[in-house]
Amino acid sequence: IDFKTTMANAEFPSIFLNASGVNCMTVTEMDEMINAACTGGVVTKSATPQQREGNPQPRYYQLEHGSINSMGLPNEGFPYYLDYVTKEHAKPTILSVAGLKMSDNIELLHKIQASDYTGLTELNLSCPNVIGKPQVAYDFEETDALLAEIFSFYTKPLGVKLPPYFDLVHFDQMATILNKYPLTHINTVNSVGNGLWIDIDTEKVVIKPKQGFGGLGGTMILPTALANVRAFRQRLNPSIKIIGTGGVTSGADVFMHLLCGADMVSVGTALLHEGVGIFQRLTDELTTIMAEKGYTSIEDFRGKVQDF
Ligand SMILES: C=Cc1c(C(=O)O)[nH]c(=O)[nH]c1=O
Repeated sequence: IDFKTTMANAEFPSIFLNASGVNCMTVTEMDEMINAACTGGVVTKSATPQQREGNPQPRYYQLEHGSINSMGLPNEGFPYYLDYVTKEHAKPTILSVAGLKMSDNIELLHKIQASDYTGLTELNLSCPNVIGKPQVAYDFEETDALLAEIFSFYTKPLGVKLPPYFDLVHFDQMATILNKYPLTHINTVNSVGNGLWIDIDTEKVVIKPKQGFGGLGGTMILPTALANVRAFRQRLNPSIKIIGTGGVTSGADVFMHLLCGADMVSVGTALLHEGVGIFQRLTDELTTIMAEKGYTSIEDFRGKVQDF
């Protein structure tokens, strides 16, 4: 079965990507993603203007049904990732960027616009772990103003990374804003912000930054991820594609994201846990499900989840 898909000017040989932040910090990790079987390409760690160490460790913890992280945007800095994505690769790249303030975002996109990079860029509006900074995407006016300014000069393929929303009116409000702009895609969901976990032996929280508050990922956020994919698919212009992220550990999970309307699917927590071999497993499991159901193409069922 052919899992290739196209977004903007990029042909992805598979629907699978890494979730930004996982297996994409260095050239070695990004090359590993591109060279792995059944991957569509690679999404870079969100880049800030300068290199960042990130938050103090421990800043990531594997839970029984997922993960909690407060990495604090560690990354090699924007030039490092722009240099990587501007080079030739066997599969497409998505350059993720995350300014720490509005002017950073504008500056980074001006630099990409002026660069030789012609691939996709993803503006991360949803990092929950920059201490003292709210998630831009939870401020509708700021998001609208930012996108308006960006699209006054930016002409290359651009998508946005969104946090989960939990209110149907918020889906309406955000979709209304996003539909005003020529976005190539949205990537939903980022981690579920500011969860908390405790080790009852020590009676301490399990990560050091932010008094233990961190973004949740993995199996436990799958229902939230599915809801966000479906809600935005129902509301966004068909021209805006959707990368479904959140809670994927099996072919069945991928199948549900696709039923909700995802065009591509990215994997974070489970990728960190299992390594890049997960993409062959997800491909095999999805292929088995499709064969059992007599589907020969993802188009046979994409976005066709039925109401009860
Ligand atoms: C880019 C920062 C992010 C981080 C982080 O670097 O703390 N963690 C997430 O779960 N999502 C993010 O978007």
